[in-house]
Amino acid sequence: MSHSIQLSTPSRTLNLPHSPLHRPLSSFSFRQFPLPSTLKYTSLRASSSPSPDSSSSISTSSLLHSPNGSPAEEKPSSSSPIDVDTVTESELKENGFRSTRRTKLICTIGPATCGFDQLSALAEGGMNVARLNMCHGTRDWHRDVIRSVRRLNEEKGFAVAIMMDTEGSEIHMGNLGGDDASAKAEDGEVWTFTVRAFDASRPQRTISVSYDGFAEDVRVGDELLVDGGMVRFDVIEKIGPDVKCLCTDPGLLLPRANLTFWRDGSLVRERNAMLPTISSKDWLDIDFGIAEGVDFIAVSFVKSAEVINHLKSYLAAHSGGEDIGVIAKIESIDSLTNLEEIILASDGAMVARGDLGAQIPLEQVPAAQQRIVKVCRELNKPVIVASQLLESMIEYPTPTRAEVADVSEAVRQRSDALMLSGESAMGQFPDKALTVLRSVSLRIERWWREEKRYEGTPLQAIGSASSDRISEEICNSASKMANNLGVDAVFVYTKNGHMASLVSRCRPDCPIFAFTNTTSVRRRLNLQWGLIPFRLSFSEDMESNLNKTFSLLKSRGMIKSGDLVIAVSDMLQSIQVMNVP
Ligand SMILES: Nc1ncnc2c1ncn2[C@@H]1O[C@H](COP(=O)(O)OP(=O)(O)OP(=O)(O)O)[C@@H](O)[C@H]1O
Ligand SMILES: CC(=O)C(=O)O
Ligand SMILES: [K+]
Ligand SMILES: [Mg+2]
Repeated sequence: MSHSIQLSTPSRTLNLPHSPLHRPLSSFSFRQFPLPSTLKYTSLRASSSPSPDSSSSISTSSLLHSPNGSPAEEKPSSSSPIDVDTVTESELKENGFRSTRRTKLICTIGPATCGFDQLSALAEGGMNVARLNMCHGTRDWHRDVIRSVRRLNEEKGFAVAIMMDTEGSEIHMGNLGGDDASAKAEDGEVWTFTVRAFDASRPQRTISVSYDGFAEDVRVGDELLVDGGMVRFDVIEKIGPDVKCLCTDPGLLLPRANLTFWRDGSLVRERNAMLPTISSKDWLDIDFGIAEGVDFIAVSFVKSAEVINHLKSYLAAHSGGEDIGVIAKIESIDSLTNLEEIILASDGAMVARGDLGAQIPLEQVPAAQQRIVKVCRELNKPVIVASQLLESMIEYPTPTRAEVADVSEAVRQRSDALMLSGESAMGQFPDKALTVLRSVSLRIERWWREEKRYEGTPLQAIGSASSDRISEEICNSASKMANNLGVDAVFVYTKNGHMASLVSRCRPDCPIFAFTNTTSVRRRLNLQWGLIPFRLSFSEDMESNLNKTFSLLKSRGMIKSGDLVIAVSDMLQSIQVMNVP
């Protein structure tokens, strides 16, 4: 197996941006090179109308980016034999199975990354999921981003999923007005927080607040925290709708930043605690998300399982059979109290450390993160670690050592995904921040392998029906065998994705090739640890599925004769171990 990071083409040799093994941790190299056009999306075509399952008649085609080729021909349609993106394909070809990244990467899209070329650069840099924060931007703006990501997937074979993140009804600042992207509050300054809206320009040192009851709920002497303490104020005077506050900890005020107030060292929860988790604006955004076919909806400030169940039944009734995953954002005291029931009801969870750190003392956030990751693992739900992973990279091209250590810890905990927020939405170095996440993930994952620290934790049984229990045991055993035998990959054939998630849950020491027949399941699998999702039409006959897959992947150079593979499927409850013929 070669670990070379050079990709040679007849015309030139270039460094791929996905050079997992050869980038020393101490010197991040950020130069990104585009793939040569001749390597962009390649697809396999049947040479003569083959039967869907015939693997013998499949031949490799060539390259789809002929100078004046017809665009319709170039798109991997659902009728193409297999969908996989160019990045995965080159990684497997050039670096072998072991080097593929297991930890998934999410980028929040904002003004810095909303263009098609910028999104394309993120996808080539390893973005698995694009997050849209409905706190910001118009629906038209979000629609454009969603459509660009869809086009990217169609044109380049990516499976970038879309996650829509609801605004929720917590208290936050309004827009800053005018062209102000941010405002600086200095120590000792007096600022006015007001429930009044201002039409044109914002009066100096004045900030609007989203919650009408703000001026009544807050008291003189309370402490007001912006973004969980990034900026702090003391409430010194109340005048009708205006609340005068003295800045005690200076910092940057960003549009729509979250606000909390504290009294005698505790978070104040007055009437704002009664606000609904999903506001009426959120419901409209959810309808918009359904119409645009988003893959996940992340619910902000979840307090109990009830709201998740409610949303899930709403989606079942309104999304016309499209399965939309519901992600519970753990960012409040209540969500920690009801953690197990919330996660059980959801399709995944996010450790939303930004707001969480505003609700519990900062020093408790790491323990909360560890607990959330563990509970998700046990209950087989994907978990995302979010916020401030590389905060300094909003302004600077390199991360701090502490940030690299924080990212490493999240990878070491084997969380499914890491998320960028401001770094990719409005930072100056979105691609570099993504490169750091990628390099650090790869380096830590490799360290795990070199130390042979396979996941040893026994996993509790989750299913109750006997067929579910059998599937779990098959996946547990297949993963254990994969580690003990040092196989090159686990192949899982899965219609709804469940079997693939059970293999991912075991965190085996090899990549998991997840074959599924629909593009929407393929996108959803892209959030889960270690899964390399392919779309492939397969049948109930495992023998023919395997032959077909071997022949398709071999002809693309993604596997080779002799590779040792373990295969499981949700159609046939068995484990097969074989060398690629
Ligand atoms: N669609 C967007 N349009 C403009 N700015 C954006 C957009 N998305 C994110 N941003 C900017 O990026 C910053 C950080 O991103 P984001 O809002 O996702 O973080 P967050 O405040 O932690 O999320 P949440 O509001 O869910 O707690 C925001 O303060 C905002 O300035
Ligand atoms: C991501 C998010 O919502 C937070 O960290 O608060
Ligand atoms: K949000
Ligand atoms: Mg939040």
